[in-house]
Amino acid sequence: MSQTIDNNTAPPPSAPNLLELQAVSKRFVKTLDSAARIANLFGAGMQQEVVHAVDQVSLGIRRGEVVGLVGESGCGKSTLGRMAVGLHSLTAGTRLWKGQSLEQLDAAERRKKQLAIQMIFQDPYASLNPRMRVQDIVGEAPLVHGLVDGPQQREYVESLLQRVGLDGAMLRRFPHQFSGGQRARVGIARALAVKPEFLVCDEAVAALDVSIQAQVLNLFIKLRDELDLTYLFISHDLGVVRHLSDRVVIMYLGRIVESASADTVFARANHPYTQALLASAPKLEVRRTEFFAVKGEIPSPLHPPPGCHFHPRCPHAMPRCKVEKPALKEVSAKHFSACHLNDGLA
Ligand SMILES: Nc1ncnc2c1ncn2[C@@H]1O[C@H](COP(=O)(O)OP(=O)(O)OP(=O)(O)O)[C@@H](O)[C@H]1O
Repeated sequence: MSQTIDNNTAPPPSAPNLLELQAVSKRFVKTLDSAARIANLFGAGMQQEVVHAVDQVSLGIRRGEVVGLVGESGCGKSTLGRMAVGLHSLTAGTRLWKGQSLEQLDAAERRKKQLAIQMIFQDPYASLNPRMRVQDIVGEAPLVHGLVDGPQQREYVESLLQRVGLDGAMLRRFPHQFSGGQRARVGIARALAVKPEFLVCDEAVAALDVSIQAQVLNLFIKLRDELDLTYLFISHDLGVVRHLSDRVVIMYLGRIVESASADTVFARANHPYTQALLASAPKLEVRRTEFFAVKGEIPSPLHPPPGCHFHPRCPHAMPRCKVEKPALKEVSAKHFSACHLNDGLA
């Protein structure tokens, strides 16, 4: 990261949760086609496979907080983000918005509340309709939801474009007439158009050049301060998460394995998986020598290993790790880790 990211305004620990996921799980059921059934010798007769994408995850995010969610590809980050905004239903668990269960509301009421929770996607080019002008891309949802009326739309979109650092006059342009960084800003303006309080940013800067990433990350922080926003920031890039997040949550194969302030995670990672992730990120100037690289492949979420999901790759694995799921325990103030090695701690 060539420029600094300025994030000095974490909310106090006493701030209430804006969004809370309580023991949420997501399983996808895949129906096998006939070729897959024939290929699946051990599952003869089996018609379906179940992907355990998210497994009993509990996560509360306070108003004004920036939570970075990190983990290898396929560990369930996007699925969790989509569950947070309501794009995926929950297989189990509860989602509380300002203390109220969203799943208990009727569909219309839930949709209304969910407007406050918006998602920003990785590839703005893919998520922006190439045939629509920016005025409509950004201005459609607020019109549909009655936040502006027709005559106000143009002025509203202009003000949003200016807020995200674009020239208001660009509203007649199509997506292909923008650079990658500008398109990312259009995607942000579209999310802001319905006046959200909470943004889930899914690899929101991953498609950008490194030189542009810092500018867009600084924009996220500026918007948080100006608009009192709260973020769940999903990224595989520990460098991005380190600079932006108040708290970092590490996921492995559908479960949270560690959660602490960004400084704590980077200075005193507890979980062997987090230590391995940090060691495998050479850009981070981590000087510790006891870290090791993440060995082996992440197991398939179709057949997650029993006990601690990380045990087949963990150099510290003990017999109980193969059978007993470790609980997420507080290992020091506000620092949680799910590892049996901590059981001896007072
Ligand atoms: N709609 C779906 N149907 C079936 N399986 C799915 C679906 N969405 C995700 N999965 C599976 O769930 C698991 C978790 O996927 P997810 O995209 O949440 O991971 P991720 O950590 O965000 O990975 P990446 O960084 O590669 O996007 C993966 O095995 C994925 O194949």
